[in-house]
Amino acid sequence: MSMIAAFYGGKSILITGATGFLGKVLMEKLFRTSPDLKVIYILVRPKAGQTLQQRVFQILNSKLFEKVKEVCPNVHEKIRAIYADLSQNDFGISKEDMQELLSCTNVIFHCAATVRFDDTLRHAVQLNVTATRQLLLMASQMPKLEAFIHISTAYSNCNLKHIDEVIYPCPVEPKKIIDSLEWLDDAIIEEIAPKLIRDWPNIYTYTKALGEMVVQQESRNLNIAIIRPSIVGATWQEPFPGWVDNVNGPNGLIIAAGKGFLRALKATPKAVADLIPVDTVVNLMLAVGWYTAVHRPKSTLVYHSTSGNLNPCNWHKMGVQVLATFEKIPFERAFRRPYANFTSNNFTSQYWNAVSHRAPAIIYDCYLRLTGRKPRMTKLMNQILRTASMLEYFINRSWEWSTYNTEMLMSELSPEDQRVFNFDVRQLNWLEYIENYVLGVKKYLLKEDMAGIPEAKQHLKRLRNIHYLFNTALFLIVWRLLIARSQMARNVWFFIVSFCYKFLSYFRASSTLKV
Ligand SMILES: CCCCCCCCCCCCCCCCCC(=O)SCCNC(=O)CCNC(=O)[C@H](O)C(C)(C)COP(=O)(O)OP(=O)(O)OC[C@H]1O[C@@H](n2cnc3c(N)ncnc32)[C@H](O)[C@@H]1OP(=O)(O)O
Ligand SMILES: NC(=O)C1=CN([C@@H]2O[C@H](COP(=O)(O)OP(=O)(O)OC[C@H]3O[C@@H](n4cnc5c(N)ncnc54)[C@H](OP(=O)(O)O)[C@@H]3O)[C@@H](O)[C@H]2O)C=CC1
Repeated sequence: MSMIAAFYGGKSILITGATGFLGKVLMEKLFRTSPDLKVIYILVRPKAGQTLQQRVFQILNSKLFEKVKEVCPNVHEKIRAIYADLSQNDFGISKEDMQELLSCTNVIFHCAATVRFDDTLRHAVQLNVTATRQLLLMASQMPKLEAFIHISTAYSNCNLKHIDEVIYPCPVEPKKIIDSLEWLDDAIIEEIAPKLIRDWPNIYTYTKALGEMVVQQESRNLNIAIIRPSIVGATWQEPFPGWVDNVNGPNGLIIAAGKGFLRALKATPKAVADLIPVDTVVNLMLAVGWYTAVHRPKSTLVYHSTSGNLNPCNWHKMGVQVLATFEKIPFERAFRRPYANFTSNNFTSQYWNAVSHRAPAIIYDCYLRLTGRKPRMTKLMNQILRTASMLEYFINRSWEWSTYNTEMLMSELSPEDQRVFNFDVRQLNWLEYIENYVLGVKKYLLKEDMAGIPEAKQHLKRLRNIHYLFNTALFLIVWRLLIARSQMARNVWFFIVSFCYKFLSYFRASSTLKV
Protein backbone atom coordinates (compact mmCIF):
# COMPACT_ATOMS: atom_id res chain seq x y z
CA MET A 1 0.00 0.00 0.00
CA SER A 2 1.34 3.44 -0.90
CA MET A 3 1.86 5.56 2.22
CA ILE A 4 1.64 8.76 0.18
CA ALA A 5 -1.64 7.79 -1.48
CA ALA A 6 -3.05 6.80 1.92
CA PHE A 7 -1.96 10.12 3.41
CA TYR A 8 -4.11 12.12 0.98
CA GLY A 9 -7.15 9.88 1.63
CA GLY A 10 -9.90 11.81 3.47
CA LYS A 11 -7.97 15.11 3.11
CA SER A 12 -9.20 18.52 1.96
CA ILE A 13 -6.62 19.94 -0.41
CA LEU A 14 -6.40 23.52 -1.65
CA ILE A 15 -4.75 24.12 -5.02
CA THR A 16 -4.03 27.49 -6.62
CA GLY A 17 -3.25 27.52 -10.34
CA ALA A 18 -5.26 24.31 -10.82
CA THR A 19 -6.32 25.42 -14.31
CA GLY A 20 -2.68 25.71 -15.38
CA PHE A 21 -0.34 23.14 -16.91
CA LEU A 22 1.13 21.86 -13.64
CA GLY A 23 -2.12 22.23 -11.68
CA LYS A 24 -4.14 20.00 -14.00
CA VAL A 25 -1.60 17.17 -13.85
CA LEU A 26 -1.46 17.53 -10.05
CA MET A 27 -5.25 17.21 -9.73
CA GLU A 28 -5.33 14.26 -12.11
CA LYS A 29 -2.74 12.34 -10.15
CA LEU A 30 -4.35 13.12 -6.80
CA PHE A 31 -7.76 11.84 -7.93
CA ARG A 32 -6.25 8.77 -9.59
CA THR A 33 -4.06 7.66 -6.70
CA SER A 34 -6.20 8.85 -3.77
CA PRO A 35 -9.80 8.62 -5.02
CA ASP A 36 -10.95 8.61 -1.39
CA LEU A 37 -9.67 12.14 -0.75
CA LYS A 38 -12.38 14.38 0.70
CA VAL A 39 -12.32 17.41 -1.56
CA ILE A 40 -10.02 19.48 -3.74
CA TYR A 41 -10.67 23.20 -3.43
CA ILE A 42 -9.44 25.12 -6.44
CA LEU A 43 -9.14 28.90 -6.58
CA VAL A 44 -10.35 29.89 -10.05
CA ARG A 45 -11.27 33.06 -11.89
CA PRO A 46 -13.70 33.23 -14.82
CA LYS A 47 -11.77 33.48 -18.08
CA ALA A 48 -12.36 33.83 -21.81
CA GLY A 49 -16.14 34.06 -21.35
CA GLN A 50 -16.28 30.85 -19.30
CA THR A 51 -17.74 30.58 -15.81
CA LEU A 52 -15.89 28.66 -13.09
CA GLN A 53 -18.17 25.65 -13.60
CA GLN A 54 -17.60 25.65 -17.35
CA ARG A 55 -13.84 25.74 -16.81
CA VAL A 56 -13.96 22.82 -14.37
CA PHE A 57 -16.28 20.89 -16.70
CA GLN A 58 -13.87 21.38 -19.58
CA ILE A 59 -10.91 20.16 -17.55
CA LEU A 60 -12.69 17.09 -16.18
CA ASN A 61 -13.93 16.17 -19.65
CA SER A 62 -10.52 16.46 -21.29
CA LYS A 63 -8.43 13.49 -22.41
CA LEU A 64 -6.10 14.04 -19.45
CA PHE A 65 -8.87 13.00 -17.03
CA GLU A 66 -10.07 9.88 -18.90
CA LYS A 67 -8.42 7.45 -16.46
CA VAL A 68 -9.62 9.44 -13.44
CA LYS A 69 -13.24 8.93 -14.42
CA GLU A 70 -12.74 5.15 -14.26
CA VAL A 71 -11.09 5.20 -10.83
CA CYS A 72 -13.13 8.02 -9.30
CA PRO A 73 -16.52 8.23 -11.05
CA ASN A 74 -17.79 10.91 -8.64
CA VAL A 75 -14.85 13.22 -9.35
CA HIS A 76 -17.28 16.10 -10.13
CA GLU A 77 -18.52 16.01 -6.53
CA LYS A 78 -15.00 16.07 -5.08
CA ILE A 79 -13.86 19.22 -6.78
CA ARG A 80 -15.02 22.55 -5.43
CA ALA A 81 -14.24 25.62 -7.53
CA ILE A 82 -14.03 28.80 -5.47
CA TYR A 83 -14.08 32.18 -7.14
CA ALA A 84 -10.77 33.92 -6.51
CA ASP A 85 -8.66 36.43 -8.36
CA LEU A 86 -5.16 36.38 -6.94
CA SER A 87 -4.41 39.81 -8.34
CA GLN A 88 -6.90 41.32 -5.89
CA ASN A 89 -5.65 42.03 -2.41
CA ASP A 90 -8.11 39.76 -0.59
CA PHE A 91 -8.46 37.43 -3.62
CA GLY A 92 -12.14 38.48 -3.78
CA ILE A 93 -13.18 35.25 -2.01
CA SER A 94 -16.67 35.38 -0.43
CA LYS A 95 -16.97 35.24 3.38
CA GLU A 96 -18.64 31.80 3.36
CA ASP A 97 -16.05 30.32 1.01
CA MET A 98 -13.23 31.81 3.09
CA GLN A 99 -14.72 30.33 6.25
CA GLU A 100 -14.90 26.89 4.67
CA LEU A 101 -11.33 27.11 3.36
CA LEU A 102 -9.95 28.27 6.71
CA SER A 103 -11.70 25.60 8.72
CA CYS A 104 -11.27 22.57 6.43
CA THR A 105 -7.99 22.77 4.48
CA ASN A 106 -5.35 20.14 5.33
CA VAL A 107 -2.78 20.68 2.56
CA ILE A 108 -2.05 23.63 0.24
CA PHE A 109 -0.29 23.44 -3.14
CA HIS A 110 0.43 26.98 -4.32
CA CYS A 111 1.06 26.76 -8.08
CA ALA A 112 -0.57 29.97 -9.36
CA ALA A 113 1.77 32.55 -10.83
CA THR A 114 2.23 34.78 -13.79
CA VAL A 115 4.82 32.95 -15.89
CA ARG A 116 5.17 35.60 -18.60
CA PHE A 117 8.73 36.83 -18.84
CA ASP A 118 7.63 40.31 -19.95
CA ASP A 119 4.84 40.99 -17.46
CA THR A 120 4.73 44.37 -15.78
CA LEU A 121 6.52 44.59 -12.44
CA ARG A 122 3.29 45.63 -10.72
CA HIS A 123 1.31 42.62 -11.92
CA ALA A 124 4.15 40.13 -11.40
CA VAL A 125 4.75 41.35 -7.84
CA GLN A 126 1.03 41.24 -7.13
CA LEU A 127 0.76 37.63 -8.25
CA ASN A 128 4.12 36.07 -7.46
CA VAL A 129 4.85 37.94 -4.22
CA THR A 130 1.84 39.66 -2.63
CA ALA A 131 -0.55 36.78 -3.39
CA THR A 132 1.94 34.33 -1.84
CA ARG A 133 2.07 36.50 1.29
CA GLN A 134 -1.71 36.67 1.40
CA LEU A 135 -2.03 32.91 1.03
CA LEU A 136 0.48 32.37 3.86
CA LEU A 137 -1.59 34.68 6.02
CA MET A 138 -4.67 32.59 5.24
CA ALA A 139 -2.69 29.41 5.95
CA SER A 140 -1.72 30.71 9.39
CA GLN A 141 -5.44 30.82 10.25
CA MET A 142 -6.09 27.21 9.22
CA PRO A 143 -6.18 25.01 12.34
CA LYS A 144 -6.13 21.76 10.35
CA LEU A 145 -3.32 22.69 7.97
CA GLU A 146 -0.57 20.05 7.81
CA ALA A 147 1.59 21.26 4.91
CA PHE A 148 2.01 24.26 2.61
CA ILE A 149 3.84 23.48 -0.63
CA HIS A 150 5.05 26.48 -2.61
CA ILE A 151 6.02 26.05 -6.27
CA SER A 152 8.88 28.25 -7.33
CA THR A 153 11.31 27.83 -10.25
CA ALA A 154 14.85 26.51 -10.46
CA TYR A 155 15.64 29.78 -12.23
CA SER A 156 14.67 32.00 -9.31
CA ASN A 157 18.42 32.28 -8.61
CA CYS A 158 19.61 32.04 -12.21
CA ASN A 159 21.97 34.95 -11.52
CA LEU A 160 24.11 32.30 -9.73
CA LYS A 161 25.90 29.41 -11.42
CA HIS A 162 25.76 26.86 -8.63
CA ILE A 163 22.45 26.78 -6.79
CA ASP A 164 21.90 24.96 -3.51
CA GLU A 165 18.60 23.92 -2.00
CA VAL A 166 18.47 27.03 0.19
CA ILE A 167 16.60 30.32 0.02
CA TYR A 168 18.90 33.11 -1.12
CA PRO A 169 18.26 36.68 0.02
CA CYS A 170 17.29 39.30 -2.58
CA PRO A 171 19.02 42.71 -2.57
CA VAL A 172 15.78 44.58 -1.84
CA GLU A 173 13.29 43.39 0.81
CA PRO A 174 10.02 42.15 -0.77
CA LYS A 175 8.04 44.18 1.76
CA LYS A 176 9.73 47.40 0.62
CA ILE A 177 8.86 46.61 -2.99
CA ILE A 178 5.25 45.73 -2.18
CA ASP A 179 4.87 48.97 -0.19
CA SER A 180 6.44 51.20 -2.81
CA LEU A 181 4.28 49.74 -5.60
CA GLU A 182 1.26 50.98 -3.70
CA TRP A 183 2.08 54.65 -4.25
CA LEU A 184 4.34 54.69 -7.33
CA ASP A 185 2.63 55.18 -10.67
CA ASP A 186 3.01 52.68 -13.53
CA ALA A 187 5.41 54.79 -15.62
CA ILE A 188 7.87 55.16 -12.74
CA ILE A 189 7.60 51.48 -11.84
CA GLU A 190 8.55 50.44 -15.36
CA GLU A 191 11.46 52.87 -15.26
CA ILE A 192 12.90 51.50 -12.03
CA ALA A 193 12.20 47.83 -12.92
CA PRO A 194 15.53 47.21 -14.75
CA LYS A 195 17.43 48.71 -11.79
CA LEU A 196 15.60 46.46 -9.36
CA ILE A 197 15.98 43.22 -11.28
CA ARG A 198 19.75 43.80 -11.74
CA ASP A 199 21.30 40.53 -12.99
CA TRP A 200 18.06 38.55 -13.20
CA PRO A 201 17.14 38.09 -16.88
CA ASN A 202 13.47 39.02 -16.50
CA ILE A 203 10.72 40.11 -14.16
CA TYR A 204 9.33 36.57 -13.84
CA THR A 205 12.48 35.01 -12.33
CA TYR A 206 13.06 38.06 -10.14
CA THR A 207 9.56 38.04 -8.66
CA LYS A 208 9.75 34.27 -8.10
CA ALA A 209 12.92 34.89 -6.03
CA LEU A 210 11.05 37.56 -4.05
CA GLY A 211 8.21 35.05 -3.58
CA GLU A 212 10.61 32.58 -1.96
CA MET A 213 11.85 35.26 0.43
CA VAL A 214 8.28 36.02 1.42
CA VAL A 215 7.75 32.32 2.14
CA GLN A 216 10.79 32.34 4.40
CA GLN A 217 9.79 35.53 6.19
CA GLU A 218 6.11 34.73 6.66
CA SER A 219 6.40 31.03 7.43
CA ARG A 220 5.56 31.51 11.13
CA ASN A 221 5.11 28.00 12.58
CA LEU A 222 3.74 26.47 9.38
CA ASN A 223 5.12 23.29 7.79
CA ILE A 224 6.36 24.70 4.51
CA ALA A 225 8.39 23.34 1.61
CA ILE A 226 9.48 24.93 -1.64
CA ILE A 227 9.81 23.02 -4.92
CA ARG A 228 11.91 24.41 -7.74
CA PRO A 229 11.29 22.77 -11.13
CA SER A 230 13.48 23.67 -14.11
CA ILE A 231 11.86 23.75 -17.60
CA VAL A 232 8.65 21.76 -17.19
CA GLY A 233 7.95 19.59 -20.24
CA ALA A 234 5.29 17.16 -21.46
CA THR A 235 4.32 14.10 -19.40
CA TRP A 236 6.86 11.28 -19.38
CA GLN A 237 4.61 8.37 -18.32
CA GLU A 238 1.43 9.45 -16.56
CA PRO A 239 -1.41 9.39 -17.25
CA PHE A 240 0.03 8.83 -20.76
CA PRO A 241 3.22 10.06 -22.46
CA GLY A 242 3.52 13.36 -24.30
CA TRP A 243 0.63 15.38 -22.85
CA VAL A 244 1.05 19.18 -23.13
CA ASP A 245 -1.46 22.00 -23.20
CA ASN A 246 0.22 25.36 -23.77
CA VAL A 247 2.78 27.04 -26.01
CA ASN A 248 5.10 28.09 -23.17
CA GLY A 249 8.80 27.19 -22.96
CA PRO A 250 9.95 24.54 -25.43
CA ASN A 251 6.43 23.84 -26.77
CA GLY A 252 6.13 27.01 -28.86
CA LEU A 253 9.63 26.53 -30.27
CA ILE A 254 8.90 22.90 -31.17
CA ILE A 255 5.81 24.05 -33.08
CA ALA A 256 7.74 26.84 -34.79
CA ALA A 257 10.54 24.41 -35.76
CA GLY A 258 8.19 21.62 -36.86
CA LYS A 259 6.24 24.00 -39.08
CA GLY A 260 9.51 25.16 -40.63
CA PHE A 261 9.31 28.77 -39.39
CA LEU A 262 12.21 28.57 -36.98
CA ARG A 263 15.29 26.96 -38.57
CA ALA A 264 18.08 28.46 -36.50
CA LEU A 265 18.38 29.29 -32.83
CA LYS A 266 20.95 31.17 -30.81
CA ALA A 267 21.73 28.28 -28.47
CA THR A 268 24.89 26.76 -27.04
CA PRO A 269 24.78 23.16 -28.30
CA LYS A 270 26.70 21.79 -25.31
CA ALA A 271 24.70 23.69 -22.68
CA VAL A 272 22.55 21.46 -20.49
CA ALA A 273 18.91 21.27 -21.57
CA ASP A 274 17.38 21.05 -18.12
CA LEU A 275 13.94 19.77 -18.96
CA ILE A 276 11.84 17.98 -16.37
CA PRO A 277 8.64 16.09 -17.21
CA VAL A 278 5.52 17.54 -15.60
CA ASP A 279 4.49 14.17 -14.07
CA THR A 280 7.91 13.91 -12.39
CA VAL A 281 7.39 17.34 -10.82
CA VAL A 282 3.89 16.36 -9.66
CA ASN A 283 5.13 13.10 -8.09
CA LEU A 284 7.76 15.07 -6.19
CA MET A 285 5.13 17.61 -5.07
CA LEU A 286 2.90 14.88 -3.64
CA ALA A 287 5.82 13.15 -1.93
CA VAL A 288 6.97 16.48 -0.46
CA GLY A 289 3.43 17.20 0.76
CA TRP A 290 3.37 13.86 2.58
CA TYR A 291 6.91 14.22 3.99
CA THR A 292 6.37 17.79 5.18
CA ALA A 293 3.13 16.91 6.95
CA VAL A 294 4.27 13.63 8.49
CA HIS A 295 7.95 14.28 9.28
CA ARG A 296 7.59 18.01 9.99
CA PRO A 297 11.18 19.10 9.17
CA LYS A 298 12.39 21.85 11.54
CA SER A 299 13.10 24.33 8.76
CA THR A 300 11.64 25.10 5.34
CA LEU A 301 13.18 22.57 2.94
CA VAL A 302 13.80 23.42 -0.71
CA TYR A 303 13.64 20.61 -3.30
CA HIS A 304 15.13 20.92 -6.79
CA SER A 305 13.17 19.17 -9.51
CA THR A 306 15.83 19.25 -12.20
CA SER A 307 17.46 16.72 -14.53
CA GLY A 308 20.89 18.22 -15.27
CA ASN A 309 23.01 16.69 -12.54
CA LEU A 310 21.36 13.24 -12.50
CA ASN A 311 20.66 12.59 -16.19
CA PRO A 312 22.02 15.43 -18.34
CA CYS A 313 20.97 16.07 -21.92
CA ASN A 314 22.23 18.96 -24.01
CA TRP A 315 20.52 21.19 -26.60
CA HIS A 316 22.40 19.55 -29.47
CA LYS A 317 21.14 16.07 -28.57
CA MET A 318 17.67 17.44 -28.01
CA GLY A 319 17.63 19.30 -31.35
CA VAL A 320 18.85 16.21 -33.26
CA GLN A 321 16.14 14.04 -31.72
CA VAL A 322 13.42 16.63 -32.32
CA LEU A 323 14.45 16.79 -36.00
CA ALA A 324 14.59 12.99 -36.28
CA THR A 325 11.02 12.86 -34.94
CA PHE A 326 9.85 15.50 -37.45
CA GLU A 327 11.14 13.15 -40.20
CA LYS A 328 9.03 10.27 -38.85
CA ILE A 329 6.01 12.26 -37.73
CA PRO A 330 5.94 15.56 -39.63
CA PHE A 331 3.59 18.40 -38.75
CA GLU A 332 0.99 19.30 -41.37
CA ARG A 333 1.24 22.19 -43.84
CA ALA A 334 4.82 23.15 -42.99
CA PHE A 335 6.08 26.48 -44.33
CA ARG A 336 9.57 25.07 -44.97
CA ARG A 337 11.35 21.78 -44.23
CA PRO A 338 12.24 21.59 -40.52
CA TYR A 339 15.88 22.24 -39.76
CA ALA A 340 17.75 23.27 -36.60
CA ASN A 341 20.92 25.25 -36.74
CA PHE A 342 22.17 25.92 -33.20
CA THR A 343 24.81 28.60 -32.97
CA SER A 344 26.12 30.55 -29.99
CA ASN A 345 27.84 33.10 -32.22
CA ASN A 346 26.10 36.47 -32.44
CA PHE A 347 27.13 37.22 -36.00
CA THR A 348 26.14 33.78 -37.33
CA SER A 349 22.85 34.01 -35.50
CA GLN A 350 22.09 37.42 -37.07
CA TYR A 351 23.03 35.99 -40.47
CA TRP A 352 20.64 33.03 -40.08
CA ASN A 353 17.89 35.32 -38.86
CA ALA A 354 18.21 37.41 -42.00
CA VAL A 355 18.65 34.57 -44.49
CA SER A 356 16.60 31.78 -42.98
CA HIS A 357 13.83 33.70 -41.25
CA ARG A 358 13.22 37.25 -42.41
CA ALA A 359 14.01 36.82 -46.13
CA PRO A 360 11.67 33.84 -46.71
CA ALA A 361 8.93 35.64 -44.74
CA ILE A 362 9.29 38.76 -46.91
CA ILE A 363 9.32 36.68 -50.11
CA TYR A 364 6.21 34.78 -49.01
CA ASP A 365 4.42 38.01 -48.10
CA CYS A 366 5.24 39.41 -51.56
CA TYR A 367 3.73 36.25 -53.04
CA LEU A 368 0.60 36.71 -50.88
CA ARG A 369 0.31 40.34 -51.95
CA LEU A 370 0.72 39.45 -55.63
CA THR A 371 -2.02 36.84 -55.34
CA GLY A 372 -4.36 39.37 -53.71
CA ARG A 373 -4.11 38.00 -50.17
CA LYS A 374 -3.24 39.66 -46.90
CA PRO A 375 0.45 39.38 -45.95
CA ARG A 376 0.99 37.77 -42.50
CA MET A 377 4.29 35.90 -42.49
CA THR A 378 6.54 38.81 -41.47
CA LYS A 379 4.35 39.54 -38.45
CA LEU A 380 4.32 35.90 -37.39
CA MET A 381 8.08 35.61 -37.91
CA ASN A 382 8.68 38.70 -35.75
CA GLN A 383 6.64 37.14 -32.96
CA ILE A 384 8.51 33.84 -33.16
CA LEU A 385 11.89 35.62 -33.18
CA ARG A 386 10.82 37.70 -30.19
CA THR A 387 9.86 34.57 -28.25
CA ALA A 388 13.11 32.83 -29.26
CA SER A 389 15.13 35.85 -28.13
CA MET A 390 13.34 35.86 -24.73
CA LEU A 391 14.28 32.22 -24.20
CA GLU A 392 17.89 32.73 -25.37
CA TYR A 393 19.19 33.40 -21.88
CA PHE A 394 18.14 29.91 -20.80
CA ILE A 395 19.53 27.99 -23.77
CA ASN A 396 22.98 29.53 -23.72
CA ARG A 397 23.96 28.75 -20.14
CA SER A 398 24.27 25.76 -17.85
CA TRP A 399 23.50 25.73 -14.15
CA GLU A 400 24.37 23.26 -11.41
CA TRP A 401 21.49 22.55 -9.07
CA SER A 402 22.26 20.42 -6.03
CA THR A 403 19.60 17.79 -5.32
CA TYR A 404 20.46 16.55 -1.80
CA ASN A 405 16.96 17.06 -0.41
CA THR A 406 15.28 15.52 -3.43
CA GLU A 407 17.59 12.48 -3.23
CA MET A 408 17.10 12.27 0.55
CA LEU A 409 13.33 12.17 0.03
CA MET A 410 13.68 9.46 -2.60
CA SER A 411 15.53 7.29 -0.08
CA GLU A 412 12.79 7.89 2.52
CA LEU A 413 10.08 6.42 0.29
CA SER A 414 8.95 2.79 0.47
CA PRO A 415 9.56 0.73 -2.72
CA GLU A 416 5.83 1.00 -3.48
CA ASP A 417 5.91 4.81 -3.18
CA GLN A 418 9.06 4.98 -5.27
CA ARG A 419 7.10 3.19 -7.98
CA VAL A 420 3.78 5.05 -7.71
CA PHE A 421 5.32 8.49 -7.10
CA ASN A 422 8.43 8.07 -9.21
CA PHE A 423 10.50 11.24 -9.48
CA ASP A 424 13.82 9.53 -10.22
CA VAL A 425 14.80 11.28 -13.43
CA ARG A 426 17.77 8.89 -13.87
CA GLN A 427 15.31 6.39 -15.33
CA LEU A 428 14.32 8.80 -18.11
CA ASN A 429 15.30 7.77 -21.66
CA TRP A 430 15.71 11.12 -23.39
CA LEU A 431 15.35 9.87 -26.95
CA GLU A 432 12.08 8.13 -26.19
CA TYR A 433 10.85 11.07 -24.12
CA ILE A 434 11.58 13.66 -26.82
CA GLU A 435 9.89 11.55 -29.48
CA ASN A 436 6.75 11.27 -27.34
CA TYR A 437 6.99 14.99 -26.55
CA VAL A 438 6.96 16.00 -30.23
CA LEU A 439 4.16 13.53 -30.90
CA GLY A 440 2.23 15.06 -27.97
CA VAL A 441 2.69 18.57 -29.36
CA LYS A 442 1.26 17.36 -32.67
CA LYS A 443 -1.69 15.52 -31.11
CA TYR A 444 -2.69 17.61 -28.10
CA LEU A 445 -1.57 21.13 -29.00
CA LEU A 446 -1.90 21.23 -32.77
CA LYS A 447 -4.76 18.69 -32.72
CA GLU A 448 -3.46 17.10 -35.91
CA ASP A 449 -4.72 13.71 -37.00
CA MET A 450 -2.23 10.84 -37.39
CA ALA A 451 -4.00 9.88 -40.61
CA GLY A 452 -2.57 13.04 -42.20
CA ILE A 453 1.07 11.86 -41.87
CA PRO A 454 1.47 10.48 -45.45
CA GLU A 455 0.16 13.78 -46.90
CA ALA A 456 2.47 15.76 -44.56
CA LYS A 457 5.43 13.68 -45.82
CA GLN A 458 4.43 14.36 -49.44
CA HIS A 459 4.23 18.05 -48.63
CA LEU A 460 7.77 17.98 -47.19
CA LYS A 461 9.02 16.28 -50.37
CA ARG A 462 7.47 19.04 -52.45
CA LEU A 463 9.10 21.64 -50.21
CA ARG A 464 12.48 19.92 -50.64
CA ASN A 465 12.13 20.05 -54.45
CA ILE A 466 11.11 23.72 -54.31
CA HIS A 467 14.12 24.36 -52.07
CA TYR A 468 16.54 22.69 -54.54
CA LEU A 469 14.98 24.50 -57.50
CA PHE A 470 15.12 27.85 -55.73
CA ASN A 471 18.75 27.38 -54.69
CA THR A 472 19.82 26.29 -58.18
CA ALA A 473 18.06 29.27 -59.78
CA LEU A 474 19.57 31.65 -57.25
CA PHE A 475 23.06 30.22 -57.83
CA LEU A 476 22.74 30.56 -61.61
CA ILE A 477 21.53 34.16 -61.38
CA VAL A 478 24.32 35.19 -59.02
CA TRP A 479 26.92 33.40 -61.10
CA ARG A 480 25.70 34.97 -64.34
CA LEU A 481 25.90 38.42 -62.76
CA LEU A 482 29.39 37.73 -61.49
CA ILE A 483 30.64 36.56 -64.85
CA ALA A 484 29.24 39.64 -66.49
CA ARG A 485 31.02 41.96 -64.04
CA SER A 486 34.25 40.31 -62.86
CA GLN A 487 37.29 39.16 -64.81
CA MET A 488 38.27 36.84 -61.98
CA ALA A 489 34.87 35.11 -62.10
CA ARG A 490 35.29 34.69 -65.87
CA ASN A 491 38.76 33.14 -65.32
CA VAL A 492 37.37 30.72 -62.74
CA TRP A 493 34.51 29.84 -65.05
CA PHE A 494 36.94 29.25 -67.95
CA PHE A 495 39.12 27.07 -65.70
CA ILE A 496 36.13 24.95 -64.57
CA VAL A 497 34.80 24.50 -68.11
CA SER A 498 38.19 23.53 -69.55
CA PHE A 499 38.83 21.17 -66.60
CA CYS A 500 35.49 19.44 -67.18
CA TYR A 501 36.18 19.22 -70.91
CA LYS A 502 39.62 17.64 -70.32
CA PHE A 503 38.20 15.21 -67.79
CA LEU A 504 35.44 14.13 -70.18
CA SER A 505 37.89 13.73 -73.11
CA TYR A 506 40.18 11.60 -70.92
CA PHE A 507 37.24 9.49 -69.75
CA ARG A 508 36.01 8.97 -73.31
CA ALA A 509 39.52 8.07 -74.57
CA SER A 510 40.16 5.54 -71.77
CA SER A 511 36.76 3.83 -72.28
CA THR A 512 37.50 3.51 -76.09
CA LEU A 513 40.89 1.88 -75.30
CA LYS A 514 39.24 -0.75 -73.06
CA VAL A 515 36.89 -1.81 -75.87
C1 LIG B 1 14.65 21.72 -33.56
C2 LIG B 1 14.23 22.75 -32.58
C3 LIG B 1 14.28 22.29 -31.21
C4 LIG B 1 13.63 23.16 -30.25
C5 LIG B 1 14.22 22.96 -28.93
C6 LIG B 1 13.45 23.62 -27.89
C7 LIG B 1 14.22 24.70 -27.20
C8 LIG B 1 13.46 25.06 -25.99
C9 LIG B 1 14.01 26.16 -25.22
C10 LIG B 1 13.12 26.47 -24.10
C11 LIG B 1 13.69 27.27 -23.06
C12 LIG B 1 12.66 27.61 -22.04
C13 LIG B 1 13.27 28.25 -20.87
C14 LIG B 1 12.28 28.55 -19.80
C15 LIG B 1 13.00 28.63 -18.50
C16 LIG B 1 12.23 29.19 -17.38
C17 LIG B 1 11.44 28.16 -16.62
C18 LIG B 1 10.25 28.73 -16.00
O1 LIG B 1 10.05 28.75 -14.82
S1 LIG B 1 9.26 29.43 -17.20
C19 LIG B 1 7.64 29.15 -16.92
C20 LIG B 1 7.08 29.07 -18.27
N1 LIG B 1 6.98 30.42 -18.86
C21 LIG B 1 7.24 30.59 -20.11
O2 LIG B 1 7.74 29.72 -20.77
C22 LIG B 1 6.77 31.92 -20.65
C23 LIG B 1 7.54 32.33 -21.82
N2 LIG B 1 6.72 33.11 -22.73
C24 LIG B 1 6.44 34.43 -22.59
O3 LIG B 1 6.79 35.05 -21.61
C25 LIG B 1 5.71 35.11 -23.75
O4 LIG B 1 5.12 34.11 -24.55
C26 LIG B 1 6.68 35.94 -24.60
C27 LIG B 1 7.03 37.20 -23.82
C28 LIG B 1 7.95 35.17 -24.96
C29 LIG B 1 6.00 36.32 -25.93
O5 LIG B 1 4.85 37.09 -25.71
P1 LIG B 1 3.93 37.58 -26.93
O6 LIG B 1 4.78 37.95 -28.08
O7 LIG B 1 2.99 38.60 -26.38
O8 LIG B 1 3.15 36.26 -27.35
P2 LIG B 1 2.11 35.41 -26.49
O9 LIG B 1 2.86 34.36 -25.71
O10 LIG B 1 1.17 36.27 -25.74
O11 LIG B 1 1.34 34.68 -27.67
C30 LIG B 1 0.43 35.38 -28.53
C31 LIG B 1 -0.44 34.36 -29.24
O12 LIG B 1 0.34 33.50 -30.08
C32 LIG B 1 0.23 32.16 -29.70
N3 LIG B 1 1.52 31.55 -29.85
C33 LIG B 1 2.68 31.98 -29.35
N4 LIG B 1 3.68 31.20 -29.74
C34 LIG B 1 3.14 30.26 -30.55
C35 LIG B 1 3.64 29.19 -31.29
N5 LIG B 1 4.93 28.94 -31.32
N6 LIG B 1 2.81 28.43 -32.00
C36 LIG B 1 1.50 28.67 -32.02
N7 LIG B 1 0.96 29.70 -31.34
C37 LIG B 1 1.77 30.47 -30.64
C38 LIG B 1 -0.27 32.20 -28.23
O13 LIG B 1 -1.01 31.05 -27.88
C39 LIG B 1 -1.12 33.44 -28.24
O14 LIG B 1 -2.39 33.14 -28.81
P3 LIG B 1 -3.74 33.85 -28.20
O15 LIG B 1 -3.84 33.46 -26.74
O16 LIG B 1 -3.54 35.30 -28.39
O17 LIG B 1 -4.86 33.24 -29.02
N1 LIG C 1 5.98 25.72 -16.84
C1 LIG C 1 7.24 25.77 -16.49
O1 LIG C 1 8.14 25.53 -17.29
C2 LIG C 1 7.59 26.09 -15.08
C3 LIG C 1 6.66 26.49 -14.14
N2 LIG C 1 7.08 26.76 -12.86
C4 LIG C 1 6.12 27.20 -11.85
O2 LIG C 1 5.05 26.27 -11.78
C5 LIG C 1 3.85 26.95 -11.44
C6 LIG C 1 2.78 26.57 -12.43
O3 LIG C 1 3.20 26.94 -13.73
P1 LIG C 1 2.38 26.52 -15.04
O4 LIG C 1 1.34 25.55 -14.65
O5 LIG C 1 3.36 26.16 -16.06
O6 LIG C 1 1.74 27.91 -15.42
P2 LIG C 1 0.37 28.22 -16.16
O7 LIG C 1 0.51 29.55 -16.76
O8 LIG C 1 -0.03 27.08 -17.01
O9 LIG C 1 -0.67 28.31 -14.96
C7 LIG C 1 -0.73 29.41 -14.10
C8 LIG C 1 -1.92 29.24 -13.20
O10 LIG C 1 -2.02 30.38 -12.34
C9 LIG C 1 -3.35 30.88 -12.44
N3 LIG C 1 -3.44 32.31 -12.25
C10 LIG C 1 -2.71 33.26 -12.87
N4 LIG C 1 -3.15 34.47 -12.51
C11 LIG C 1 -4.18 34.27 -11.65
C12 LIG C 1 -5.06 35.14 -10.95
N5 LIG C 1 -4.95 36.46 -11.02
N6 LIG C 1 -6.01 34.60 -10.16
C13 LIG C 1 -6.15 33.25 -10.07
N7 LIG C 1 -5.35 32.40 -10.71
C14 LIG C 1 -4.39 32.90 -11.50
C15 LIG C 1 -3.79 30.55 -13.85
O11 LIG C 1 -5.18 30.66 -13.93
P3 LIG C 1 -5.91 30.95 -15.34
O12 LIG C 1 -6.08 29.60 -15.96
O13 LIG C 1 -7.18 31.58 -14.92
O14 LIG C 1 -5.04 31.86 -16.11
C16 LIG C 1 -3.25 29.14 -13.97
O15 LIG C 1 -4.09 28.24 -13.35
C17 LIG C 1 4.18 28.43 -11.42
O16 LIG C 1 4.37 28.81 -10.09
C18 LIG C 1 5.49 28.52 -12.19
O17 LIG C 1 6.26 29.60 -11.73
C19 LIG C 1 8.36 26.61 -12.47
C20 LIG C 1 9.30 26.21 -13.36
C21 LIG C 1 9.01 25.95 -14.74
